[in-house]
Amino acid sequence: MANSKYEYVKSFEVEDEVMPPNLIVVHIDGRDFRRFSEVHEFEKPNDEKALNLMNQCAMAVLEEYPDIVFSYGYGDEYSFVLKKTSKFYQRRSSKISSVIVSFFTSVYVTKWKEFFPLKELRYPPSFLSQIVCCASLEILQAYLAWRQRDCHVQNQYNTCFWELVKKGGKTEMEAQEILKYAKEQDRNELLHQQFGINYNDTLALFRQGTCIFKTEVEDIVKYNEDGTPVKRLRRKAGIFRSENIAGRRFWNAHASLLKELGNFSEDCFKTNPDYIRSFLFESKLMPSTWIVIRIDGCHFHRFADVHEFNKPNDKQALDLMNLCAVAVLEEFHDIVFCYGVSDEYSFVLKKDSQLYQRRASKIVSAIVSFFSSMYVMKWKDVFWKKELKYPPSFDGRAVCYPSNEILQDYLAWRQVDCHINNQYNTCFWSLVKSGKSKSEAQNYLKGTQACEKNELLLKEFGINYNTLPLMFRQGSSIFRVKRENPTLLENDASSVEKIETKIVTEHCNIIEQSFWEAHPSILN
Ligand SMILES: Nc1nc2c(ncn2[C@@H]2O[C@H](COP(=O)(O)OP(=O)(O)OP(=O)(O)O)[C@@H](O)[C@H]2O)c(=O)[nH]1
Ligand SMILES: [Mg+2]
Ligand SMILES: [Mg+2]
Repeated sequence: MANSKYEYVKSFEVEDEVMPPNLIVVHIDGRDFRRFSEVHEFEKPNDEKALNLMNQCAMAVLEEYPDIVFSYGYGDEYSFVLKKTSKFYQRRSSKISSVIVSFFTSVYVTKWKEFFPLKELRYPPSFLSQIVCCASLEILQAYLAWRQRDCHVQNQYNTCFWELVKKGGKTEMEAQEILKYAKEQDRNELLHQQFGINYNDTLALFRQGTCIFKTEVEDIVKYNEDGTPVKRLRRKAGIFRSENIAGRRFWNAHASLLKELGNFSEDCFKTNPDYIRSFLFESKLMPSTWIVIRIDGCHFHRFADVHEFNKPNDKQALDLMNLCAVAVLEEFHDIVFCYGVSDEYSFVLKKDSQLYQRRASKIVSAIVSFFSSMYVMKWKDVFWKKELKYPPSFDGRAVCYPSNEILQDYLAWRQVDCHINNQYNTCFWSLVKSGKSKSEAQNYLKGTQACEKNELLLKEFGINYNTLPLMFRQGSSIFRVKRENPTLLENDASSVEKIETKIVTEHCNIIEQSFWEAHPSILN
């Protein structure tokens, strides 16, 4: 919509397109899943239900994003491969990586009850994500071989470790010591001799991980009068397993993989360490600059329609956004300020933050995934009469701003946008509710100035714009303030923590300098 003098801040956004012919892989990985699996008492070393939940989430990702043509996962990680000709989000790395991790997380929380009907989700799970670029199919092959090798090595180690602890009566320290120098063959022998386990007979789900991709299947759509079936080809995601997913025999046998990615001309036996270095590479954000992570709901126009949000503003929907943002502020201590409007939120991290060593993809994914998780978990608290119809997703990006002034201009830009959109939408929906069609309302408002809009609202609809709820007009700002009387929080008898700050949600003017002068601690 209209321009504002603050719009120059957009020039600080950097381009992050993955250029063809690089293949795009999105790698996601549970964030502190060691703790998550302990709190939720996952079985050791493998919890079949938890793995099946991961697989179902990956299946949902493949059904949701047609450009994803192959995926492989084990434990708490999954890799999604986009077709080589993909134009998904103009191949912008942070968009792709954040949307997929957000959707995956939402599905994980949504489906939790299906897999763990008797276990309550104790806190929001979240995942980290990053883009891995593979310059050729051969390098993708090496990547897959590397991940599957990791699956095998970890699983074999963990199987031995937990046999030693659970059945062998060893302490965790002793088990660790025993396995320290054991080679692959030694571990198999240990399992066989001490515990009568033939490693190769254990579940393929644990040993090999899981591939999910689409194949063409014949569906019977109806029957002719003479009883003969009418069939149609449909692409359907399915689960596949193989000892060697990077082998020619497995890969080249699937027409869909050959078509979208190409064929493996040779088998891959050893992964070049330089390739692994490139798979692990993640760029870092500029030091000593404010980091802003802005997230925005994906297709929330549709989401708001499907969930019958009030127009133009739904108080409950905004309350839910604010609730999630407060939780983000509590979870990530380096965040000093959040500003939200509509389906978006900006999170400001302090200048000297070392969160994830300032790796952009880690910071963005952690926040967007945590937020999505919370949104699904808290939905029922806010909309107690409304069912969540499908898992929402958010995209995210990181932008650095070098000075306080520019950061304040960034926030002013967002608040001006809030004001302009809200004023326009209030007029638009008033006109529509009064009987105008949407295009009539649009034409009516074309080129009108702010004062004309206010006049229209007052004269035609008896609405004094300035008396509308502050949250709608100013958006929401969330930050910490010093407590007048610090409260004591007793964690346990020995430690008594002093809580000196509290988190507040306000709907104030952050464009004016007076806000920042009244709260000097936010930016200092
Ligand atoms: N009715 C209603 N709709 C809302 C509310 N908050 C957000 N929305 C919808 O969410 C949209 C947010 O705008 P955008 O983020 O630009 O659009 P989007 O549909 O999410 O599309 P992308 O962000 O590009 O995926 C608005 O245009 C509204 O349609 C609300 O409180 N009530
Ligand atoms: Mg949106
Ligand atoms: Mg938006």
